[in-house]
Amino acid sequence: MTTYVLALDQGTTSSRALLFNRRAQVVALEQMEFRQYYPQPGRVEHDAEEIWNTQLAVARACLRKAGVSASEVAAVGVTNQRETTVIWDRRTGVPIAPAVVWQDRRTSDVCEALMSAGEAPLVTGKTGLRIDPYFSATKIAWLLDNVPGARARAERGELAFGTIDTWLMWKLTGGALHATDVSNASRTLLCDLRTGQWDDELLQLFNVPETLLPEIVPSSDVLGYTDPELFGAPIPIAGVAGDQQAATFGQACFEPGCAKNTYGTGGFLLMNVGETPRESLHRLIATAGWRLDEDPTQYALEGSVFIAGAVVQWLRDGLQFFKSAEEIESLARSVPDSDGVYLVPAFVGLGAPHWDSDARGLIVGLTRGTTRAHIARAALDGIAFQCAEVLDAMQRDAHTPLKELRVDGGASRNNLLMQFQADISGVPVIRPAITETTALGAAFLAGLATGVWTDCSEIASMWRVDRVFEPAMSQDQRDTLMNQWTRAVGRARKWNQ
Ligand SMILES: Nc1ncnc2c1ncn2[C@@H]1O[C@H](COP(=O)(O)OP(=O)(O)O)[C@@H](O)[C@H]1O
Ligand SMILES: O=P(O)(O)OC[C@H](O)CO
Repeated sequence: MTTYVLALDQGTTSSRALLFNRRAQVVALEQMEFRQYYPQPGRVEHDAEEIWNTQLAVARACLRKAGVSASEVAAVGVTNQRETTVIWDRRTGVPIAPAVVWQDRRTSDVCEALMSAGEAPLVTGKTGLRIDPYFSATKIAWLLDNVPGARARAERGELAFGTIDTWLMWKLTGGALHATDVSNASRTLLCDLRTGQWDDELLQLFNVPETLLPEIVPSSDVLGYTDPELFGAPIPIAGVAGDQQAATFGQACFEPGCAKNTYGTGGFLLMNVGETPRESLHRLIATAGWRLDEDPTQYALEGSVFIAGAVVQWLRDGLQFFKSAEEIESLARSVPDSDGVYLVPAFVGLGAPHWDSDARGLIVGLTRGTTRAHIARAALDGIAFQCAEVLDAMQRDAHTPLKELRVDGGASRNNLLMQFQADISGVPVIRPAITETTALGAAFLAGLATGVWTDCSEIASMWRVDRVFEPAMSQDQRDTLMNQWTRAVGRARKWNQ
């Protein structure tokens, strides 16, 4: 009997399910977009029930499409948009409020106050992160303080907190499992990066009761079983990791120095740094990568860019420039360059390396001759410029130039963008045959724990190149363009103050 692994990839804009065979080939893929809520400027919410319903629907559809029954599935791997915060009632399983999404800036003021109070060294020292609304801790406290009665219910142990991995595993097991893995826990601001445990001092600082918290578990291990009602038979849940860490795993970045960049809603560059966390000296963050069962945790340095593919979505849905995201490539190619137009997509502030919650988006350099094509081209360039800034910081932290950058995610299918990324950062960009590396990483984690694959070297041997984009731009031109980009970013900064 053939054995399959089912990956559930719960992203910011869509829920996906992918079924892989033993050769790590995609047998079936199902995807559903779900609603984004923008109730006020700077706020982004999801309906956690809709997340679960779409995730379950695509998982079932995926098995149906492949004609595979639950008993043929060796394991389920879960991977998720990180930091997004859900709080629910432990008894009914009903969320107390909409999920506060990672992009949401509602806790900027709280973060500013903690920074002014001089808490940054303590927090960064323990967590490897920065005090920023991006991470979960201030979102949890906001929900407890703004949903009537929530804090008292939390103190009484009636409520549960989870990032999306935790929420999905709770639902998949019919409420039997309240757990999160080290990679997701390391994004909350509540977890000590070195011990991989919740930290009392941080819980106190962010005013989060311990009763809310899930157990921290390895990323690859049999953690529980799906409710038999869901798929017709129980399936072991054996892999779980935040989507960017899962993508790093799926890209087989097992050696220190190996890096990947994922172009999804945001852009996330992670570099494996081995078994000891490395503090960034250039405004990146330190994060847990994964932990395989009893093995030591692997760590990474990360540069998080908040808006990447989302700017393409904005041109598509907001400005109605085109009907599908792919069309941006031909529109942008219809002009030789952006003709001096720069688009800084700071729609929700700027992440690494600027960390400016008050930055807002801008388009600058417009002239009477500017066309939609120039703006489309500037949007793609803007994605690459942001990633180049992060790549530069990463190389400084690593004290060595990167040999190559492995890429994946929806927007990595855009050849124009990938070539410009190689040109502007001076590093070869390598796109693998499977760009669904997030789901693949979750499948690998789950398959390793259940004997589908033996070890990381077997996984590394299955990684295949689709296309290499070699840098083809002079250093002079690179410097000129980066300088102009830096000027444009300067104008977008602190706009909301
Ligand atoms: N050919 C393309 N060129 C540029 N952007 C694209 C292209 N195809 C998809 N995208 C963008 O990629 C994103 C979707 O990628 P995906 O990896 O599915 O994201 P997520 O996991 O964040 O939901 C969307 O923001 C979309 O606009
Ligand atoms: O859903 P994605 O792919 O945009 O990833 C979101 C990140 O996990 C946020 O930290």
